[in-house]
Amino acid sequence: MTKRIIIENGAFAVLNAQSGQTSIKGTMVIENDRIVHLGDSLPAQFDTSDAERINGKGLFFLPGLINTHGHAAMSLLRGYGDDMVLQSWLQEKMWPMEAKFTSQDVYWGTALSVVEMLKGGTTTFVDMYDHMDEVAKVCEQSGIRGCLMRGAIGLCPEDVQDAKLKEAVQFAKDWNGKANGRITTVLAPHAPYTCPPAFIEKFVQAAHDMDLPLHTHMSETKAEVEQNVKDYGLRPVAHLEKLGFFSRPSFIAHGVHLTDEEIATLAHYHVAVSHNPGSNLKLASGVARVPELLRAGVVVSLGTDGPASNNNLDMFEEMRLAALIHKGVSGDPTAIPAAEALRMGTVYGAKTISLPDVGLLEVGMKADMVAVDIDQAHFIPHTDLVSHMIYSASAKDVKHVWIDGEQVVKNGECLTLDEERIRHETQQCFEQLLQR
Ligand SMILES: N[C@@H](CCSC[C@H]1O[C@@H](n2cnc3c(=O)[nH]cnc32)[C@H](O)[C@@H]1O)C(=O)O
Ligand SMILES: [Zn+2]
Repeated sequence: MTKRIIIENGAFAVLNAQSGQTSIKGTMVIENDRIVHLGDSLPAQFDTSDAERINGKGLFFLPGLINTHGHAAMSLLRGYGDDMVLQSWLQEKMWPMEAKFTSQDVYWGTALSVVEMLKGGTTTFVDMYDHMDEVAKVCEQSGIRGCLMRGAIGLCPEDVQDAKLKEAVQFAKDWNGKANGRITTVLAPHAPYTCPPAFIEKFVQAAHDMDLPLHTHMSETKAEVEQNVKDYGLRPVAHLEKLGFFSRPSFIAHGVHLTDEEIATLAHYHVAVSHNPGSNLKLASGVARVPELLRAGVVVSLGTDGPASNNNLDMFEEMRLAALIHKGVSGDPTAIPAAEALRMGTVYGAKTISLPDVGLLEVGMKADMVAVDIDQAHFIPHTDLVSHMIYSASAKDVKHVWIDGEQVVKNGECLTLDEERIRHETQQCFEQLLQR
């Protein structure tokens, strides 16, 4: 039987319109997991008798937000090491604690993050971590869409490296296409500074063999770039190019320190960049050259990075930061306009992780959608609603969320996960970690 949802009197974000118009008022029809109509009125062809009817008055509908880089289970370490530079933050604070994480820790930490993301309008997230079977289970249970990978740090003996690669390959095989197609998998050596070249090459080979994309952290800090030159005689982009990394569909996190030539190389290989403005500011890594990347034709999307370097998973905040900091740095108020920031948080995210049918509210697309409550003081008057989403909104304004046409958040409550239990369990996990 066809499950039908009809939303009337709503305002909908349209991010691809030739006219430049960014929102329309009208009616949307969803059948099962897809959008089948978006227009002024309800055409007679749709049987309304058994449809769920939603009054869209006071709501603004956006494509679900897509978080293209993170480590969800790091919510367990939120606030555990702040105000530090990347290398000491990782080596002194994060890695010693992460080494003690059990599968249970990763399960509860990820669930906590997924509750936060869903309630904040994120319908798809990218996750690079270990104990990834637990992350996949959270995707199955919560209804979220996940692009998942077992990240691997190669600062260890070769047999341990090989075991990590094997685990990454096994995970990617086991879970690709699972959770009704909501899970896709990727291979991910953690970064050029944590993975010896031969280890990265093994990942590249495996990605070829399995026809999978690649993801990694790249050019996040100036120190990383300088160290790469010292160690390998090349900056990270040329280094990864030489190792064949860009011969696969790939996307990198950060890309803060890039030359014009490196930007051209990324454009040439269609390498997408996950821009993480909140994390980059907090770790004082620098400001990525996003306007230049976009001008060069690089797909730039947005990520929060892990909740220990942000310290929340609010994609509205990332969109706002992206829209603001590049104006500040360039002295050009047109650098990243509101609609472009919203595209970075939605359709460019879908392009980054090669999901052709999410990221836009259009007929034929998956019904991954967020309804924002616009009857609030900070959204009045209803002038330009897309502008309001970037400059005035936050995660707390999200009222309803659907993924694949299934409602996962209703009136601000997550329907699929038990938030109260998850908050309790995660607090327990953290306290036990301190004692192990
Ligand atoms: N524990 C695994 C690697 C997991 S990948 C995820 C890793 O990325 C780390 N991480 C989180 N945020 C950042 C960042 O901004 N830059 C670099 N690494 C990060 C995080 O601490 C975690 O260790 C192993 O030993 O092979
Ligand atoms: Zn990261």
